[in-house]
Amino acid sequence: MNKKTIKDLSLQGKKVFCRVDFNVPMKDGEVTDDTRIRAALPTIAYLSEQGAKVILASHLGRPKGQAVEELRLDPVAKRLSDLIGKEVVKTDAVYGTEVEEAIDQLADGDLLLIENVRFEAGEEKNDAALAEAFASMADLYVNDAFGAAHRAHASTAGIAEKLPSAAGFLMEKEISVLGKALENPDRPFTAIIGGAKVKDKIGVIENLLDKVDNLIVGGGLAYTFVKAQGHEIGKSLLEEDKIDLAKEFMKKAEEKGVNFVLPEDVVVADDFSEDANTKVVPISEIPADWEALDIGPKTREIYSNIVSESKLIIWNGPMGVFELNVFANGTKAVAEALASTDGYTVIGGGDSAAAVEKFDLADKMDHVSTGGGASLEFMEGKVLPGVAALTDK
Ligand SMILES: Nc1ncnc2c1ncn2[C@@H]1O[C@H](COP(=O)(O)OP(=O)(O)O)[C@@H](O)[C@H]1O
Ligand SMILES: O=C(OP(=O)(O)O)[C@H](O)COP(=O)(O)O
Repeated sequence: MNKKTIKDLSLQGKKVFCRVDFNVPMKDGEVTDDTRIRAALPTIAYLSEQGAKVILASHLGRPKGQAVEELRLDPVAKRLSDLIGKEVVKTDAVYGTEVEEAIDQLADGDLLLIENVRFEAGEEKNDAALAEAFASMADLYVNDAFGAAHRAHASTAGIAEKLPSAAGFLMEKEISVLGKALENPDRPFTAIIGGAKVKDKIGVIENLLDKVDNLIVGGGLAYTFVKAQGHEIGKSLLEEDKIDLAKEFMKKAEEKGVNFVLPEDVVVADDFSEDANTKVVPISEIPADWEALDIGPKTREIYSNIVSESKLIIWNGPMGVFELNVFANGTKAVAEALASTDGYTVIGGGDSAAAVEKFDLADKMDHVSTGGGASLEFMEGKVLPGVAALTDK
């Protein structure tokens, strides 16, 4: 990465505005998954230990420019304080007199969390005045919010133009792991793409076709490809207007010598529910009134074997409707194959990260990205505005 990192900054006594992604799941005013908070701890602890006055900022949810009581960051401040073992001052305002006074009270090493930045309409508009308000709070800017790096917002991009700025440790790690995978992969390099919508993953599939040895497709988006192969898919997910593109991708894979892998058998159901009737059928025999909701046992084995023979595996998107236990076996088998392979495993955020958590396998992966949308855009080869805006080395 050709951007400055916090190691390049002299921090003693400086006010540092640090953008983090504390957009965490909450229920009844409690944080239910603190993965993203824990992921930012190395940066926050380092800033504090180096004697900076740390002003933390994050969004939570999508309040659309107004204060929403359930989206205040107080539970997050509390959890951060528990995890880091230090007081975290929390303001109810995003900027203005209350925040200025709180900053004036900070001693070197102290931590402050301002209110949810998306309570301000200017945040998502990357409004120059709001970016200026953020910049005026601090001497330096650090971005550790990889999960929001695909957003060009006031606290992720605008402020970076106005202060000396650098990437935090999490941002640096995410970019270097994903970047190395795409630029200089160990081979065989396998990508596993699943999830629901072809249109959301077109860019990723297209970009990966130039890089991988094996491209495994599963999940709901596989059936548009299966249809493009000439099979009937019953009531399985189909994006009719993407069939031609699916054909084009498979042709391109063949030309490039990429092994394009689709399900050979599937679990079909007569209803989208936990207690539906289900059966395993070969891919060419999906009954007209049934829907394929998971990959079958033969496919699980094929996918797992490819994983075990790969040196680098990137996974994004579940293989089936893993939220329902009867259709979770394909996703679980892939997660287990990744957990036991000697290859380097990268989980591209979102539902795949949720799945490895659900199966209690997260600590068996080499890297679980904290960004869903951000890692997808990165894998599409797009420039992330939150990274681009940082000061060059
Ligand atoms: N065969 C399938 N039919 C319908 N939905 C599926 C199928 N396989 C997976 N899904 C659904 O896809 C959803 C995830 O899709 P998507 O949002 O594209 O993935 P991600 O969040 O990983 O990017 C999950 O909720 C899952 O239930
Ligand atoms: O949770 C997030 O996105 P993700 O679920 O795609 O990783 C990020 O915090 C970005 O949030 P946003 O999609 O509301 O901009």
